[in-house]
Amino acid sequence: MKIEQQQIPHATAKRLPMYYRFLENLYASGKERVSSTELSEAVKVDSATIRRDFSYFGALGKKGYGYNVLYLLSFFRKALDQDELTKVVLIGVGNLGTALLKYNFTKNNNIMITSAFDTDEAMVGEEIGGVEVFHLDELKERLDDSVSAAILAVPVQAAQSVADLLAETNTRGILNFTPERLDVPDDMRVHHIDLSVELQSLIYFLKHDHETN
Ligand SMILES: NC(=O)c1ccc[n+]([C@@H]2O[C@H](COP(=O)([O-])OP(=O)(O)OC[C@H]3O[C@@H](n4cnc5c(N)ncnc54)[C@H](O)[C@@H]3O)[C@@H](O)[C@H]2O)c1
Repeated sequence: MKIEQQQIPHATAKRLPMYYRFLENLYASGKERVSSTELSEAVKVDSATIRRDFSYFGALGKKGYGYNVLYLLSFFRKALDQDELTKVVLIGVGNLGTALLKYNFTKNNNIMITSAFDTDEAMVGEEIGGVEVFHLDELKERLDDSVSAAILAVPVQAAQSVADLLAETNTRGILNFTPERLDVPDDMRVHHIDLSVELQSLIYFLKHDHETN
């Protein structure tokens, strides 16, 4: 069955990596099937949402049986392109960048930071988490078609100029950790990660849960 990514709602697509990781763990522990209730408890998503999400993959769990773990994994692997290695680069090897390089998606065999860039000469030539740091001046020549996205961890003042530089490469995706709202061409996609927004939202829900309990 061919999976049309366009037909998967954005909210569903965002949950896929979480489902995938949990199912991989289940499979590794020898479990062959799983119910939506079990999944729901593990990933903290209500079971009706899980059933709806899975229905986009033509995976309709059987009553009293649940879902076949291997079957789901094979669908998700295709949807997430887990069969292919996704290469990303990191720009800005400071506090955050260094932590990301050391982490380097070790729990996910299919995503890898392959090179890093910084303007600080002292960083150039260093190897962190097995990844070499190059000067930003080399970005254009070192970014080939195989690189899917760039992680941006530079100071806010440098963010737009680095995004402009990236727009001139083949890379069409930026995972932006800086607070800067980036201006990019229409064919580029920016995902913004703002820890304070996430934390504020958590605190809002904690307060809200408390009020309703
Ligand atoms: N540290 C955190 O926990 C954290 C959390 C969330 C977001 N952020 C954001 O991430 C960004 C980085 O934070 P940090 O704490 O790692 O900062 P940092 O100052 O420790 O590191 C920034 C790095 O970027 C490099 N740099 C500067 N200009 C550059 C350019 N034009 N091209 C390439 N590299 C350049 C610097 O040499 C330095 O190594 C900031 O925008 C910050 O707001 C940081």
